Amino acid sequence: MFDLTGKTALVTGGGRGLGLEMAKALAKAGAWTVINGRNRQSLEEVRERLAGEGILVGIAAGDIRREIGGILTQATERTGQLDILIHSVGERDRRGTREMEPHEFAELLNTDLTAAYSVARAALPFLLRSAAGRLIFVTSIAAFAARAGDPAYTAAKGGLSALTRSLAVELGSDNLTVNAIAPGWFATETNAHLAADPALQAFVELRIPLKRWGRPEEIAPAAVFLASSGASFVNGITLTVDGGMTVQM
Ligand SMILES: NC(=O)c1ccc[n+]([C@@H]2O[C@H](COP(=O)([O-])OP(=O)(O)OC[C@H]3O[C@@H](n4cnc5c(N)ncnc54)[C@H](O)[C@@H]3O)[C@@H](O)[C@H]2O)c1
Ligand SMILES: O=C(O)[C@H](O)[C@@H](O)[C@H](O)[C@H](O)CO
Repeated sequence: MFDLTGKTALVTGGGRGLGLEMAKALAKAGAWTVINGRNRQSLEEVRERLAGEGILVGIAAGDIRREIGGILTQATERTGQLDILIHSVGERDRRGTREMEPHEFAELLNTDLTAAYSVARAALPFLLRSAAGRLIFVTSIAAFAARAGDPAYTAAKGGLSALTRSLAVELGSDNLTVNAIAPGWFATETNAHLAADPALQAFVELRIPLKRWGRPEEIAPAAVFLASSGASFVNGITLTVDGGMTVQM
C-alpha cells in the first residue's frame, strides 16, 4: 500500500532539513527520487552521503523561482516521468509589520506562495500523465495559528493551504491529488539554535502536548502516505504533524 516502486519523485528544497527527510523516505519506499536545491555542489555532497547509506537519489539544481523548466528537465531525465512532486522550499523572514516594507512582504510571498503555484503549474503536464499523480505542498502550522511579528510567512503559508484546497478542487481526479503537510516545531538545522535554547524548552513543554520538538525524520511518513496509493481518496487536506500543538487550548 505504501510501496512507491516505479514512481519518480521530485522534492524541491530536498537538499537538507525536512525536504531531505521526505526525499530519503520516498527513495526508501522505492521511488526514483530527485532532490532540488540551488547549489549543485552541495546537492552532489548530499547525494554522495546518501549513497554511502545505500540510498540512491538524483539531483536537479536550480532556483525554483526562476529555473523550474530546467529543474523539471533534470528531474525527468532518467525516467521520462514525474509522479510525485513535494514542494518543500520555504523561506522565512521574521520581521514585524513595523520593520517590513511592502516590497519585502511581496518578495517573501513570491518565494513561498507564488513560486509554489508556478512550480505546480509547470509540473502539471507530467503529473497528469501519471497514473496517480501526487502534488504535495509543505505549508506550516503558521497557516492556522499566527505568531506575533511574522506577517509575511503567516500569510504565505495560509495562502499555500488555501491554494492546496483550490487546486485539489480544480484538478483533483483519479490521476491527480493535491494535498499539503503542515509541520509544527521541528529541530531542523534552521531551528538548531532555537532547539538548543533552554528558555524555549519551558515553552515547548507547555505548548506541545508531546513536550518536545519534532525530530526531522518524523515528517517523512506523512509524505510517503500522501504519495502512496494508500492515499488514493485523500484530496485537498493539510495534514498537520505537530505533536498536538495546534489542537491544545
Ligand atoms: N523546520 C520546521 O520546524 C518547519 C516548520 C513548519 C514548516 N516548515 C516548512 O518546511 C519546509 C522545509 O523547512 P526546513 O526547515 O527543512 O527548511 P530549510 O531552510 O532547512 O531547507 C530549505 C531548503 O530549500 C532550499 N531553497 C530555498 N530557497 C530555494 C529556491 N528558491 N530554490 C531552490 N531551493 C531553495 C534551501 O537551500 C534549503 O536547502 C519549508 O517550507 C518550511 O516553511 C518547517
Ligand atoms: O517554518 C515554520 O513554520 C517555523 O519553522 C516554525 O514552526 C518553527 O519550527 C518554530 O517557529 C520555531 O521557532
